[in-house]
Amino acid sequence: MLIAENIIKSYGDLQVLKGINLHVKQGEIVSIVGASGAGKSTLLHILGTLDTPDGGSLQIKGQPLHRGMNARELSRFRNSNIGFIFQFHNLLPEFTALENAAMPGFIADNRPEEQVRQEATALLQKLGLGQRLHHKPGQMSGGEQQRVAVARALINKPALVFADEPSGNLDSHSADELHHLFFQLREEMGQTFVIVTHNQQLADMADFKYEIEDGVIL
Ligand SMILES: Nc1ncnc2c1ncn2[C@@H]1O[C@H](COP(=O)(O)OP(=O)(O)OP(=O)(O)O)[C@@H](O)[C@H]1O
Repeated sequence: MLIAENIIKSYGDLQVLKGINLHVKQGEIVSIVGASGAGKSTLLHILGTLDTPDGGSLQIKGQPLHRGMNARELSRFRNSNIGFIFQFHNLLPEFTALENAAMPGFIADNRPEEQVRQEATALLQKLGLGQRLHHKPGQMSGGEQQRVAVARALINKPALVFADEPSGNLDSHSADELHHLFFQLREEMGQTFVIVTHNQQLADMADFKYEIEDGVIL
């Protein structure tokens, strides 16, 4: 599903990633841990094609990425194959839960809007938000907002979901619920998850836990 080899990245004189190798198979849930500043978010952004490495290679679903693909092709690939969940969910405040969750489906523009709306409704119901479809983010709790962000990440049925501190902003009960949700979604929809987290419990629940230290995976 994902093969990253010898990924290198520097910011000025600071060499953050010094040759990262990572293989993730379809349906795996993988966690990435490491000290603050170790380069976890940098790596996740490169794996998610949001940022480019200085060196190394990345393949997702057999497709070599970064080299030889222009920004438009890359963004099309990303939109149909990859979902993102961030610590700060970045929901659009003036749109409802349903509209926020449906947005990447509207952007993909590969099926009728009404179908996207129905898919978003079904996903939000699955995530326990059937009574919150028409609420705006400001009218929902942090845990509810994060579940809307999960629905938004899944609306285009991406094979691969990247999560950066997905529960970093949640109380422990909502965090537990979210973590179990990832495993439930993997069972039901077969998604692959790569999760950066400081949450030890989540890191340990993963099929594989990788630790970044001094720019490499231990
Ligand atoms: N755009 C940038 N320009 C310059 N330096 C950067 C940039 N982004 C990250 N860095 C630096 O690269 C290093 C790795 O940052 P990164 O955000 O990947 O760490 P992290 O492991 O995710 O940390 P945390 O757990 O605190 O989120 C840090 O020293 C950071 O200051």
